[in-house]
Parts: sequence; C-alpha cells; structure tokens
Amino acid sequence: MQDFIGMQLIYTYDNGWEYEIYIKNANKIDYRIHSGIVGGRWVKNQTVNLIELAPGIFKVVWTEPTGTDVSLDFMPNENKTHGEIFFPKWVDEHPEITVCYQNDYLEQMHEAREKYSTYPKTVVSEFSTITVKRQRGSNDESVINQAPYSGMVEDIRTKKI
Ligand SMILES: C=Cc1ccc(O)c(OC)c1
Repeated sequence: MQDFIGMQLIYTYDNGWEYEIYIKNANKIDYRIHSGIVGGRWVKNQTVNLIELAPGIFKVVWTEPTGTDVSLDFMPNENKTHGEIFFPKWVDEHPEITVCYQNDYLEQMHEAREKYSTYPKTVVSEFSTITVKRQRGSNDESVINQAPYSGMVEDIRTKKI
C-alpha cells in the first residue's frame, strides 16, 4: 500500500479515453481527464475508499458530486487497470456541464444533478493500459494543480512538468 500511495498514473482505456490519477493519500485522489466524453474535467481532493485487494492490486471507489459512481482496479505491476463507471443519464446527455475544475463548480454540479434525470444510468466497463507511472510521494499539491491541455501528457512523460 505504501508504494501505491503517492503514485501518479496516466492510463488509456481500450475505448480511447485517457485519464490521470494522483493517489494523494489513503483516502484522497486528484485527477484529470485528458480525453473522452468529459475530457478537460479535473478534480482535487475527491474522497475515496482505497483498499489493497491482494498484494499489488488496488481498488479505488468513490461517488461524485455529479452522482457518477466510479470503481477502479489498479494492477500497476502489469501496467493495467479496469474501470466500472456508472454515469447518471444527465452526464451522458450534457457531459459539457461537468467539464470544469469541479472544486470551483460544486454548486452547479448539485443543481444539475437535481434538475436533470439520473436514470437509466450508463455503465462503462473498460480495461486500460498504464502509460505513465511515477511515484511522487503523498500530499503533494503540485502534482495536479492545473487544467489539462493538449500535449500535457507528453510534458508529464518527459518530466517537463
Ligand atoms: C468519472 C471519473 C473517472 C472515471 C474513470 C477514471 O479512471 C477516473 O480516474 C481518475 C475517473
């Protein structure tokens, strides 16, 4: 567990979506979405349940202010992850509402989840391949501190940022 906490991971789902996560500590993550239906969205300090399922295999689970529920399995030694993502109907219909730095738009997320429909939910179940894996230590606010931009993943890969 101590080597998983502090990891910055970038991974590409088999459907093409590219996500980045920073395991900030035992119950908080920061993340950025580089591509996919909600590419451009980024979030800090999402509270999560983090457990080690078996040696080197980790599950990270949370429910978002949008009503989206997420369960991710990380197999960093195999450079693989698997995600189950449960999107409310409104996120599927109006994904652009969620594309923001969510921490500054919590009120808008709470409004939208009341205003629009939740059901039926869309379940996305996908494997991904980890393309960047760096140990950054815990509680480093500088790892994810700006919006995703085109070319950012390459800048991270080459340690430019
Ligand atoms: C909906 C959020 C979401 C979905 C899949 C992910 O891999 C993720 O990682 C930070 C976040």
